[in-house]
Amino acid sequence: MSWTRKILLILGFLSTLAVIALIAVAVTQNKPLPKNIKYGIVLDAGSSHTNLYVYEWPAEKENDTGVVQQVEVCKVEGPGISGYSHATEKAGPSLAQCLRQAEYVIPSKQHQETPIYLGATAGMRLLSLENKNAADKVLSSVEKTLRSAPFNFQGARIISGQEEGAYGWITINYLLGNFKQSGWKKLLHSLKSISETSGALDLGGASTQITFVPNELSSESPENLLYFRLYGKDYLVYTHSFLCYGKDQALQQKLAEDLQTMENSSLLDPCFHQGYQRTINISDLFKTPCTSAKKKQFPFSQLYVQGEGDYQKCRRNVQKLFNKTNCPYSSCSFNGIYLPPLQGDFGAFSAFYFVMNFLNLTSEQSPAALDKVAATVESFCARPWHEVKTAYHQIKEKYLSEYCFSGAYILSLLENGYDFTENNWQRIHFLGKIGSSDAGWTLGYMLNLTNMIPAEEPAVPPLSYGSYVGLMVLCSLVLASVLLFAWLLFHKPKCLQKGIV
Ligand SMILES: Nc1ccn([C@@H]2O[C@H](COP(=O)(O)OP(=O)(O)OP(=O)(O)O)[C@@H](O)[C@H]2O)c(=O)n1
Ligand SMILES: [Ca+2]
Repeated sequence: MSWTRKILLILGFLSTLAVIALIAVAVTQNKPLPKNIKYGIVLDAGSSHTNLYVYEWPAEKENDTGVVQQVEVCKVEGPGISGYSHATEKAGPSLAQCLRQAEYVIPSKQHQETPIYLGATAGMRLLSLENKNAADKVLSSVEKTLRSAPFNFQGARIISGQEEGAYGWITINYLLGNFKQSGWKKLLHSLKSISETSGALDLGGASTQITFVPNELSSESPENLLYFRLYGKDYLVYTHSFLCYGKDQALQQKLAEDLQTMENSSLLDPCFHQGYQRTINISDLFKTPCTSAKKKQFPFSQLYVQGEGDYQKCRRNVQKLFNKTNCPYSSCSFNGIYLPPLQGDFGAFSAFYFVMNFLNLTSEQSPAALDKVAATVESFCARPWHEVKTAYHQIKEKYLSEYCFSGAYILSLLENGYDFTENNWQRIHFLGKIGSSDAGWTLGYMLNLTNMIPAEEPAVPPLSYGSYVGLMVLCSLVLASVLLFAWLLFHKPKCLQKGIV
């Protein structure tokens, strides 16, 4: 064997070894470490009920967008915490069962490091207007229970309507991946300045929020504008929360209004099904700050509601809740509140979704046109109560009896209140969940309080793990083939000599 042959043989052997080593190193060294999961808990203390959410995310990806997801939701039994105003010490203990559920879902060794937050919304805003002392006591009771749980207590407070709107907007845009800008989207964005976020519409029991990025900047009503810098981009967001315009308080307002012109205690109500009856204590109706201005002396103490099932009448009735007479700005929603022209797509969740979903009007593939939505609500309202009750016996009577009113109210709020028309109606997407997470303000609240949304875009490695390994293998194969070819060229084995020469 000649010395050149020997060298080439050794070289060939060494390069094969090098290729194997390179691949082995690429695969083992760069293999993602076993997932280190972190958890967070948020309690949404709404006016009608409390929900506990458990979120999880991989620790090493904390600042990426779209990595936090909901892994558990627990519905607290009984009323919302504001419903404990007469037994404030019972508000905290009502949460115990859901806290135990969270202890079960989250591994015990991580309990201590898991942050837990409680945010109360419009029910508690109303209670604190009506009886500040009772509201404080409810919050103390809740705090005491949360502190006694094995988690890292981070606060229990009433969030403002502005926060509720803003965090709902952050949640849905985070979950829809609208803050993440891939290469081509970035390019598109720099070419034309398009708003790539989705607006948020939230309908609760006691308040409703509208939040979106308007087309033009206007400083007409600074209290409705919020500024955010998220992932390296600036957002100027319009938001407004209408206290007393959640669906339960809106119904109270409507009934209080109806009472003004009544001569006896019996009310024929077009917003309830024919054959439906409900008795309401007049003193309860006027307890809330949403109706207290309409309080007066009535010659009866109870109101007997009888359903009439007439959508058109109900719509006219409900429409009166939206005062469109004076607007001190260039444009308004209602009650003299500034609203810039609507812009882009909207995600509508909570009661917007519950009601539309019940009426089978949430299909994303073929979103129903406005006239079809109105026709569906109209024919639902026209069905007699006994028929509705048998057809949907599995649905709670409190919910079922109010879907006719709620359908009319939602249409009135969106059409009369916010000026949605048949042209932009289909830009509203009714969503319950996005992936595994419920649409609502809680996720955005936690992302903000745990500083999980960076102001600047985090530096990302230019290649993903998969592409890196692929490239490594490709380079190694090319290197090996070049060496093999060189060896064949110099070595010229007998069998190939004829072919090459
Ligand atoms: N399947 C469901 C669930 C709830 N509801 C009703 O929808 C309304 C709003 O519920 P939710 O969004 O949970 O309101 P809260 O968060 O409790 O109220 P707020 O945000 O105003 O504090 C309530 O009247 C509730 O009775 C419904 O009709 N159908
Ligand atoms: Ca709510």
